[in-house]
Formats: sequence, structure tokens, C-alpha cells
Amino acid sequence: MAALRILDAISSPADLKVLNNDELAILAREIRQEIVATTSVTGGHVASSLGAVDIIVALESLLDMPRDRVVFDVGHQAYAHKLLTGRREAFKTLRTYGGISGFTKPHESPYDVHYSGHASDSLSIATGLAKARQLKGTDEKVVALIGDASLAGGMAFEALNYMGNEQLPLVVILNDNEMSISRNVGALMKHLGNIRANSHYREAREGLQAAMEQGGPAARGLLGFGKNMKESLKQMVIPHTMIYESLGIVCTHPVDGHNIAELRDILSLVLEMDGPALVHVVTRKGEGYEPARQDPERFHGTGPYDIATGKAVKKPAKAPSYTEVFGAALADEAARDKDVVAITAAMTGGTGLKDFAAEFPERFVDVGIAEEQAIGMAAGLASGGKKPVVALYSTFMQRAVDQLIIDCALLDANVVFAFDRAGLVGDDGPTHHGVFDMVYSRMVPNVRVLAPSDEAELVHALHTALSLPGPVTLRYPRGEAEGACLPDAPELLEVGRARVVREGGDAALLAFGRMVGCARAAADLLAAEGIECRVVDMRWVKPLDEDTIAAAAATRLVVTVEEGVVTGGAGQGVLEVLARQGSQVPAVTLGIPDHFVGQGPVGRLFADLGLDAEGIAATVRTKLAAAR
Ligand SMILES: Cc1ncc(C[n+]2csc(CCOP(=O)(O)OP(=O)(O)O)c2C)c(N)n1
Ligand SMILES: CC(=O)[C@@H](O)[C@H](O)COP(=O)(O)O
Ligand SMILES: [Mg+2]
Repeated sequence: MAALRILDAISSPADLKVLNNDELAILAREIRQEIVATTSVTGGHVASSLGAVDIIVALESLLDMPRDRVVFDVGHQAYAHKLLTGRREAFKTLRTYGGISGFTKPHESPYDVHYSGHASDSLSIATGLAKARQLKGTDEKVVALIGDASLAGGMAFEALNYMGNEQLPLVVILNDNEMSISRNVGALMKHLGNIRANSHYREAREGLQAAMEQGGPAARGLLGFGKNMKESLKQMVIPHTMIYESLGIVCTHPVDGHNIAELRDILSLVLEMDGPALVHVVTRKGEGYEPARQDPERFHGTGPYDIATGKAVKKPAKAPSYTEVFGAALADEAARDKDVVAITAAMTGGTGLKDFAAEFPERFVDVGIAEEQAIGMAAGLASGGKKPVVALYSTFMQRAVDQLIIDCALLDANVVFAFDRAGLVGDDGPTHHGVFDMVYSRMVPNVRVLAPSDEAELVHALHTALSLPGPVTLRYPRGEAEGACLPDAPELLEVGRARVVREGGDAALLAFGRMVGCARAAADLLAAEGIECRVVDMRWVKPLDEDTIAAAAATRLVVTVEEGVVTGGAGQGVLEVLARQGSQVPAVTLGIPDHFVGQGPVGRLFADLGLDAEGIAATVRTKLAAAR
């Protein structure tokens, strides 16, 4: 019979109250085993979640949840929190279709504060909660858990600036593992490194003990904290003072983030403070599972894997990923043109730029989790005569729409925006689907927008974008490409010219990006029923090919198909052109409807949305029948 686990008796954080430090440490081990057992099947953010287990166990053992609020930055480290807050059984469905989210999600649990997924927002949300607490006159605790890389994001800095000034009662736990997805970058990272290098855990712990002994538990209860607590913490201050001290935030010495007793000691102190405090916790990404410790970057976000070896379990790919093709094509462009500079925001591997970074280190920039900085800097580089290519995930680019409009488009700056993960991304779900970029690109004057339909088209699109003056965005999806033959040399695409990939007179399917493949497959299905569809690879979302649209209007039905929101999307652009041309042809726009799309395999999501071949064919059949 399997030994009973402590974890099996935990249905909420209240159950942690009866456990001592040793039992909590055993629980942390069990949680790690559960995380590995589940993610080996489902995939997930393994290394970050393993690294944060002890912090979460220690913290939640001290809180009165869900009254006390914990805001998880990105939320990719919150698996232990899920397991402690009534989702032990549901955890097996992590990131699956209809299953629980890989991030915190208030609709999933009252213990989750916000829809996490995008970095650096937790401190702002915590300031709002702390302000609400002040306004209500209540005393619930507010805590934000944020990683060292996310702390460098602009939004986090803005929140620190505010909380220090307002002296808001909240605790920031900085989970410092020296890692972003890859190695962390930036001056703040160096600052944290100096602090770690100059501190000595043992001395710091002795200082903490002395402070606690001086005050004693009863004294702590009476002190009113604030000032006295600051004095206590100052006894542990180390030669390199944390920069946030000067903003009015009390900062602790680095604490061992895998020592539950030490974590509980320091957290119980700061939780009683009436102003902002930052607890500097040092952890190791992947702690407790050797393959993740050895290769935290691969285990940052992984698919299923073999527990014994850590090796990925996946089917062999039939084609390279769009990301790989983009990375190689950009390196080729850089080899031809010394002015090409690549910029990414903490996604070097994710955007396929590792080889570029190795080959052209002086022309490669990783700004960290700082999308606004990436675009602002690109505008400056363009003004300085360079040809910046900013490679970001479509969803994270949402942060920097203002920089696209004001810093790039108004100036007509020569900046190429490569939007990776454009469209549905699968298991990460609604926070990560890249479904808005066609709208926010299309709406801005001076911006041209390309949506290549396969990897060969992507190579041409990048080459074309680099040859054009002014800002150009191009978008391509996550994962395996279509298996198209890659060109020996890239070609220049005619601006605003689509290409017909199949002839037919009954209906015209005007498709954008990889939806061209789905439209072609739909046309094949319909042809078997005697319905002939013209299929057009629109190539350009802006400018649209008005001649091709006029020709499409000569059929009995126009259907646009895009992998983005229909509201304000490419299809609506086509409708505007048809209206201007005075066309009476029935027209339908297919794409992401006006609701957030959940997580799951992309094929399954397409089917749900009527964007797969059967769905598109069904729309054509129904609409043609109605038009008769
Ligand atoms: C705005 C935004 N940009 C980029 C990302 C992608 N991303 C997710 S986690 C991560 C690294 C986070 O590092 P850190 O905050 O130190 O947490 P750790 O994983 O090390 O625990 C990045 C870059 C994101 N989620 N949001
Ligand atoms: C948490 C986060 O934002 C990233 O780790 C993201 O999940 C990466 O997605 P990809 O797997 O598509 O690179
Ligand atoms: Mg980190």
C-alpha cells in the first residue's frame, strides 16, 4: 500500500497551519513529485514552478486565504499554489483542453487573484489591492511573488515607484534565480548578483534570530511594527543596499528560498509591517528534479517528457518551425546587410534568435522583459540609420502598441516587427493567443502588414519588409510550418498584391496566413460536392489587394478567413473595400469571434471555431444555399 502523503490531506492552505517546518518540508517534496508526475504527461512550466515550491508552502502556511491575497507574476510558477488550494485532482488536467489553466485564473478558483500570463503586472495589481484595503479600512495581507527577470519590466518599476511613495502595506517576494527563460540580463540583474555575492546566509540568519529574540513574539505583537520592524531588518542589512530602499521600500537580505524555516521566519516578520517590504529570496530553477536543474531553459516551458531521463517525448517534426525558418532567414539577411540589427525582449530562444546572437553578437539586443524598450530602441536605431527587426510574440507586443504608433509609425521609421506566435498558441490559452496583432497593426497609419501563408512566404515576407521604407509588421504562427520548399534566394513581394492559389467561380475564399492551407483543404472538400471555390493567399493585410477583392466579388460568395479577431481584423478590411466598390456580393468574415478562446490543441480549437477545413466548407455550403 502506498504511504499516505501529507499532500493528500491538504484541501486548502488552512490545513497547513497544523504542520511544523519539517512536515512542511516533506510536503514541499511531495508537491515537487506531483508537479513532475503531471507535467511529464501534460508539459508545462516545470523549472519555475519547482523553484517556487518552498516559497509558496512557507507563505501560504502563514496566510489566511483566500482573504489574504497573493498575486503571482506570470503565474507560471504557481503550480504549488494550485495543489494547495483545492485543485489536487484537477491538476492532472493542467493545460489540457477543458482542464485547469497553467496560470492563475480567478474563474477557476477564489484563491487566484488575476489572470496571469504576462510578466511584470503583479506589483501594480498588488498596489491596487493594498489601496483598496486602505480605503476599506480592512487588514488583509497583500503579497506579490515576482521573478528577478519580471521585476525589471517597466510596469513593475512603475508600481515600486508608487508603493514606495504611498507607503502601501504590501509584501513583494522577489524570487531571484538569476534566470529569465534563459540567463537573465540587465543592470538590475547585476545589482542582484552583487547583493547575493556580498551576503552570507548564515550571518543574515543569525541577525534575524537576534532581532526576533530582542523583540520576542509578544513584543512583535505589540510593536505596531513599521519603524521597529525596519530597525530589526536593518540589523541584517548587507554592504550592497538594495536600490529599492531609497524608494522607501524595506528590503531584506537574501534569504535561502529552499529553507522553509528561514522563509517562514522572515515572512512572518514582514507580513506584520504597515508599509511596503521586499523580501529577496534566492532560489534555484528546477529545484528537486535534476534534469530541470541541469537544463532550466528547456524545462522553463516543456512538452511531455520522460521522468527518468528528462528527455522530451514528441513525434518527429515533418517540417521546421516557423520560428526556426525566421531565425535562419534573418541571419541570412544580416549576413547580406550589415545594417540589420535584431532585438528581442527576453525571448531569444522563443523567437529563434540564438544562432543570430552567436553569429552577430554586436548586432543582437536582448532588452529583457521590456517590450516598450524594445520598440522605442528600434525607433532610435532606425533614426540612427540601422534596420532593426524586433522579434516578439504577438501577445507580448500588446504591451508596446503605443511605441508602434508614436515612436515608429508617426516617424515612418524603418522598423520591421516580426510577430511570432501569431494566432492560436495552444496550451498556454487566452493570455498567450496572438489574435489582436492584425487589428492593432492595421489601424495605424504608415504601417504595412504581411501575413505569410507558409515558411517560403515567410522568407520572402521578411526580405520584402526589410526592403521597404517605414514600419512593416509580419506575423507567423507557433510551431511546425507547412512543409513548403524553402527558396534558394528570397524574393521581393509586390506590395499589396495577393496570389490566387486555386481557381473557382462559385465562391471566393480570401485567406490570410496559415488559414490559406485550411481554405485550400475546404475547397478540396467542396469540389468533391461540385462547388468550385477560388482560394486566394492575400499575403498583405495592409494594403489589401483591391483588384483581387473586386474579382472575388464576381463570384456568388466572398468568405474571408483569418487567424485573429474578426472585430477590426483583416476580413473587416475586405468588407470595407467591398463596400467602397459598391459590391452587393454576400460576404462572411471567419476568424476569432468576440470572446476569449480557451486552451487546448490548436486543431481542436480551430474545429470549435469553424476555422478548420470542415468548418469553412460548412460556412460556404450554408451561405451559398441561403444566397440562392
Ligand atoms: C510581457 C511578457 N513578456 C515576456 C513573457 C515571456 N516570459 C514568461 S516567463 C519569462 C521569464 C520570467 O523570468 P522570472 O520573472 O525571473 O521568473 P522565473 O521563470 O525565473 O521564475 C518570460 C520572459 C511574458 N510572459 N510576458
Ligand atoms: C510563461 C510564458 O509566457 C512563456 O514561458 C510562454 O509560455 C512560452 O511559450 P512558448 O512555449 O510558445 O515559447
Ligand atoms: Mg528568474
